[in-house]
Amino acid sequence: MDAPTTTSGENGMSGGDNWFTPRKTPSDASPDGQGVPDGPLSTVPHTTGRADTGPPPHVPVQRSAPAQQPTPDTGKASPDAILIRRTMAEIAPVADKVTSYFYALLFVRHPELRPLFPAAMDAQRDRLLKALLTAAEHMDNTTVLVDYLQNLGRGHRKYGTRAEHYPAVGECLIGALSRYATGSWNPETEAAWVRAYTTISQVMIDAAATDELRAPAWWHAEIVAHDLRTPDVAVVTVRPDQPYPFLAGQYTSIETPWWPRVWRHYSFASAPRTDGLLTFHVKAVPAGWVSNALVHRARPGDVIRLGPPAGSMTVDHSSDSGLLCLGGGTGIAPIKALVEEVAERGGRRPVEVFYGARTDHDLYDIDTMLRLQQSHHWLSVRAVIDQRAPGRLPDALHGHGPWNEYDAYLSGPPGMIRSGVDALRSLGVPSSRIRHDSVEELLLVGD
Ligand SMILES: NC(=O)C1=CN([C@@H]2O[C@H](COP(=O)(O)OP(=O)(O)OC[C@H]3O[C@@H](n4cnc5c(N)ncnc54)[C@H](O)[C@@H]3O)[C@@H](O)[C@H]2O)C=CC1
Repeated sequence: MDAPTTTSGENGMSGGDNWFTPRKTPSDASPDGQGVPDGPLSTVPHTTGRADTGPPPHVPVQRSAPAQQPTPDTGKASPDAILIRRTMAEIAPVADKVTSYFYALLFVRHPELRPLFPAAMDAQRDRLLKALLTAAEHMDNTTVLVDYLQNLGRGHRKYGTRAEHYPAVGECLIGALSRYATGSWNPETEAAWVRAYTTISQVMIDAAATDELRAPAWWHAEIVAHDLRTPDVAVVTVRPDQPYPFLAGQYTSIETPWWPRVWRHYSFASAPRTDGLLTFHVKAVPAGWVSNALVHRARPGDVIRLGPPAGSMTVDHSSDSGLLCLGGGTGIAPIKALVEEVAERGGRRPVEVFYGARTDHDLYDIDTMLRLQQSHHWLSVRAVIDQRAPGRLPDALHGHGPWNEYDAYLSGPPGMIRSGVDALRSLGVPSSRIRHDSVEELLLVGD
């Protein structure tokens, strides 16, 4: 059955109630219940998804409206993808207005959803919308999109998002798009968006339902140590209230008691420990609510909340290749976790770490890294200081190597990731060997 086509209107009321009726149980599309619904969901975003998309998604969906399949083998976009991209191109110059209108619609029409979002929406108001639009735009890239959306669906459990919220979001998404994409909006375009949203929301709903059977929506964690390493960087250690399984290289989301419903991502700075403690490196950034609270206000005894672990910047243990790791600033946190994991596995692979910072003083974790180097013959740690080096961190790679047989891991500011990827590619490292969290997500986190 085709998804219903709704009428667009100046009032943004496109779409009637219940145009999607979400299923509340995991899909039977795959044995573990995490399968993709019928249809091509493709996946989009890069390697790891740092998707702290804030609020709750509410989109409904029904399995009965599969998105169109991409044209096989030709690499060409599917008809739905072409229509969706046309909408995206039209709204790009007025993205702020679309965002404001979307949330206005959502909160006016569905005031019961307002408490799921932070009191002040400034910092993250467009995260949900952005995630949905990103997913829709990449509908033809199924593998990546599914991972991204499953992660998103699991991550939204901590906001209190439920399956029945999804139709409201879908309805307001269509309402906002139809209002601002007037040049390209027509029944076919709307039908394409409905199909895309239906698929997107069903994957999220299924992932959340499956996750509910095996993990809490969030963890409470007590701060047990707070070490101010520089005036604005703290190393914070917490004890979760129940076991917290994760992999070195992953990250989680953190909410402090001072900013309810405002979550920010931080990487685990250690491999999993037998005592169950977790450590994070937090830099207080200007206007960063969560980061300033964690650095300047939090003390041992305070209790924070943690979302589920996420991210795929993990070590591939099926390979014996060396690891080339670039950590910029607090981006050294997951690199340290990766080094610890290699050590626990017996350390039979060379690991080369380049640790970049603006000044000597900003190398707040160099002592730890050098201690690790002393203990492990396979580990080499090089500090790269902006003041001394002619270039920035990625430029330091040129004087060493060759790197084409290494798996590369990059963690740090988005600009470093971008130029690091470029440098690695120019040195012959294939893209398939380069891992980092999504640059797009990095732009949304850490404050
Ligand atoms: N705290 C955590 O758990 C994690 C943080 N991050 C991200 O790492 C970043 C850390 O911020 P800061 O400590 O302030 O780092 P920063 O801005 O001081 O940069 C650290 C180093 O990265 C290099 N770098 C920076 N921009 C570059 C560019 N455009 N091109 C090439 N190299 C560049 C330079 O060597 C610089 O010294 C934040 O963006 C944060 O979101 C990433 C992963 C984990």
